[in-house]
Formats: sequence, C-alpha cells, structure tokens
Amino acid sequence: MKQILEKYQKKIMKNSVIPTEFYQQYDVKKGLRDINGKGVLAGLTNISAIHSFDTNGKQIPGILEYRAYNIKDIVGNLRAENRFGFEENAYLLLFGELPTRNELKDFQELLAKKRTLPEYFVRENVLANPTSDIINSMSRCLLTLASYDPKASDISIENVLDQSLNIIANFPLLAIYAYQAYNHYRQGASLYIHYPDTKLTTAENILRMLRPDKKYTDTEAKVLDIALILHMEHGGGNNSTFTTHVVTSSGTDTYATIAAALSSLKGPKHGGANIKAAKMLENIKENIQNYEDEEEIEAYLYKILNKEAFDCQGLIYGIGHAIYSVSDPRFEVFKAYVAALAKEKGLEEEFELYEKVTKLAPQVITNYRKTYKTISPNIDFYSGFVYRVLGIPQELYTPLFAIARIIGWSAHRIEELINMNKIIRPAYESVLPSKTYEKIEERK
Ligand SMILES: CC(=O)SCCNC(=O)CCNC(=O)[C@H](O)C(C)(C)COP(=O)(O)OP(=O)(O)OC[C@H]1O[C@@H](n2cnc3c(N)ncnc32)[C@H](O)[C@@H]1OP(=O)(O)O
Ligand SMILES: O=C([O-])CC(=O)C(=O)O
Repeated sequence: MKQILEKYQKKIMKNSVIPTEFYQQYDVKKGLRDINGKGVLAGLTNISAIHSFDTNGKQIPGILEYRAYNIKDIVGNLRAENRFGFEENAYLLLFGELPTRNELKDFQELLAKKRTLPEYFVRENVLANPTSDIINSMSRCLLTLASYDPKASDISIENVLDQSLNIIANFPLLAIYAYQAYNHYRQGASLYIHYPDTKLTTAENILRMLRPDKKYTDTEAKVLDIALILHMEHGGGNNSTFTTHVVTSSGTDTYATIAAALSSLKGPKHGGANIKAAKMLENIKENIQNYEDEEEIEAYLYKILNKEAFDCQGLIYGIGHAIYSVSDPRFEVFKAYVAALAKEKGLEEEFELYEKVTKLAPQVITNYRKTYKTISPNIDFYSGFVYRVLGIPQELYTPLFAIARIIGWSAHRIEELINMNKIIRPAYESVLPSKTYEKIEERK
C-alpha cells in the first residue's frame, strides 16, 4: 500500500506543482491577501471592523470594533461595572444594538430556555462516540440535531435566527459533555453530566458543567467571560467566517454551514492555534535551561522555525496574524489579565519566559522568513495560559473558541442571507495548455 501511495504521490507532485512566478504573472493574491496583509475585498459588513493600517497605508496598532464599539471600551466597561458580558455582546453582534437592561434580561431568559438537548441525545450521541477531538464531536452532534428539526432546511431569516439561537445556547453543552465522555471512557475518570442552571450566564454554566463539584469563583467565571467576548467575532474574512459566507451562499442549511465553520476553525493556523500554542510553550519550558537567557530562547525558536523542534511544522504558534501587524488588540487586553493571574497564582517566572517569547519570536520570524509587515503576538498566544489557570483541559481550548465564535458565524450567515443572494464563485485560471486525447494503447 505504502509503495502504491508513494507512486501516486510522485505523479501528483509531477503534475500539480505550479511555478511560483505564475502567481505574480497572473496577479493571483495568495491567501486572497496582498503581501502586506490587505485582503481582497469580498464583501461588506455592519457586524465588526478591524483596522491595522491608517488611511495612508501606514501600519497602526490593531483596532477591533463590534458593531462600531471598540472592544477595549466594551471590556473596560464590563470590568468597571463588574458584570458578565457574553450575552450582552451576543445581543449586540446579532441584533446590531446594545440591549437595555430589560432587553438583556429577556435575551438571557430566552437562551436559558433554549439551553436543552432532546431527550436521550447525550446518551445516544455524545456519550456513545467519545473522542479527544471535541470539535469533531460537536460537528457530528450538530448534524445529528438537524434530523430532529422538522424545519432543518428552511433558510428564512426567522427560522435561521431560531436555529442559530438554539445552537448558541447548546454549544457549551455539546462541548463540555463531549469532554466528559472522553475523560470518562478514554481517560478513566468519573463521568459527570451536570445540567446547566437557567439562572447562570454562559461562562458560569461552562465552569459548572465542567467541574465535578459544580463550583467556581466569580473571578474565574468573569475571566472566562472576557475570553469568550474577545473570541466572538472577527470580520467576514477570517477562515471560519468566510467559510460560513461561502457555504451559506450555496443555500444550504444552518447545521451544515456551522459544521463547515467548525471544521475550518480547528485548523492549527486558525482556532486550533490555541492548543498548539499551549503545547509549544510547555515544550519551550521543558527545553530551556535558563529562563533569563534570551540567546538560549532565541536559538530554540530558530529550531522550531527550522522544523527541528516541537511539532516540526516550522510555525511558532500564537505569533503572527493574517491582517494585524503592529498588534492584535485582543492580545493586549488578554495580557493584562494574564499578568494579574500569573501574579495571583505564583506563576511569574513562567509568565516572564512567555513574555520573552513574545518579544523574541516576531524578530526571529522576520529574520527567517520574507515578511512585509510587522509580526506580533495574536490573541491565542496567552489563551491557553488563562484556560490552564482556570483548570480547563486542553481538549476544550478550541471548542471554547467555537462557543464564542458561533455568535459571529450566526450574525454573518444572516447578513449573507439578507444582502447577497448570490452564490460565491471566484475564478481559478488554468495554466495547463490543452492536449490531444491519447487512446489507451498509445499511452506510455
Ligand atoms: C484566532 C486566529 O486565528 S489568530 C492566528 C492563529 N494562528 C497561529 O498562531 C499560527 C501561527 N501563525 C501563522 O501561521 C501565521 O502568522 C498566520 C497563518 C496567522 C498568518 O500567516 P500569513 O498571513 O502568511 O502571515 P504573514 O504574511 O505576516 O507571514 C509572512 C511569512 O512569515 C511566516 N510566518 C508568519 N507567522 C509565522 C509564525 N508564527 N511562525 C512561522 N512562520 C510564520 C508566514 O508563513 C509567511 O511565510 P511565507 O511567505 O514563506 O509563506
Ligand atoms: O482574522 C483572522 O484571520 C483570524 C482571527 O484572528 C480570528 O478569526 O479571530
């Protein structure tokens, strides 16, 4: 079998490689972006804005706005008022306005009411097929839920909104129960299936369902709430949201669309980077003797880039961004929390090592690869650190991203359905000259 595959692979390599210069010649933007990170304009949106260049094309520190409100103001205000904000920001992103106190209460009650799975669903679907790949389990369960929905393929806005709210409410259950199944059947731990509490927020319910004793502190839940808010939405062009637009444009149903978005998200260059970054930082910690020695850290980062260390893929996870240059504003917000948590938990030494990595890695990548814009750490450099301090297992890092980003996917799916009504279908130029068909006996 191996030999046959090697033979086929050789043929593929011979017939599939396209000379690099062709991309320039045909003006194809690899990754649909300019080399400095400006994307090909593929759509318009009211949902969020990302700024990384000023009007003169100069790189600026990144700015992220949800429905025109700066993410730093959103988080700053929640913090000042010591309130949870996941539900409020879900309302803002989905409906376009900040809720009044009563509107927020009604929305929270609606989500709480919807936060329930069909009878026996957990036993027959979640527990029956345990896997460490929780995103796969979520996709599988989502597609199974479609068969319970008599209006699964109805793509009217009202129905899509109803389906989206069901998925938003139930993603935490699908993720946490899938982890509990894996932890029990594959890791030998006791099995806990705690029901969510209708009076609690999304962040509180996640910790309640995860922990054997259902207990958590208010600070822990508020830190998780902020992490979720920061991951909720990032424009129409990020890989999983663009997938949502593409798949929605074919007219398919909500379940299939979100399963596609989940599949995109788990890739290690996108949402899957949070697990990779956490594992990489552990690996760096194990392989560095002196945390103070910048030369030793730098040499190890070169080894990672050179595919000689960690997962041998040549990527330093949690660093770099497709469109941000000088900074990812979410990283900045996160860092303040991480610094405080590290101090509280006595992890200052580890935090200082990671800080050195964030300082050295961008320079190392710039020296090693051809880069046209400033490289800086992204949101997921520190998310693993925060989740670890909260006692959240690594298998749930990317699922937590999905629990948050389902809001952005839903808002973008609805925006696509309202405004576009046109199948997305870009062009691929064939660079292969035509050939005369050879009869089977003439082939060499
Ligand atoms: C929530 C999120 O999705 S945020 C992103 C999470 N992903 C990661 O953290 C994975 C590590 N980072 C990366 O792989 C990249 O920075 C990406 C995928 C996020 C962006 O990639 P690009 O748009 O190609 O970035 P950019 O144009 O700045 O990169 C220039 C060069 O530096 C390389 N580069 C950028 N970041 C890294 C990195 N962290 N490690 C190694 N090489 C890198 C790119 O591969 C590219 O090399 P190439 O021209 O040989 O292909
Ligand atoms: O915008 C991107 O390309 C990736 C990202 O940061 C996100 O989806 O949050």
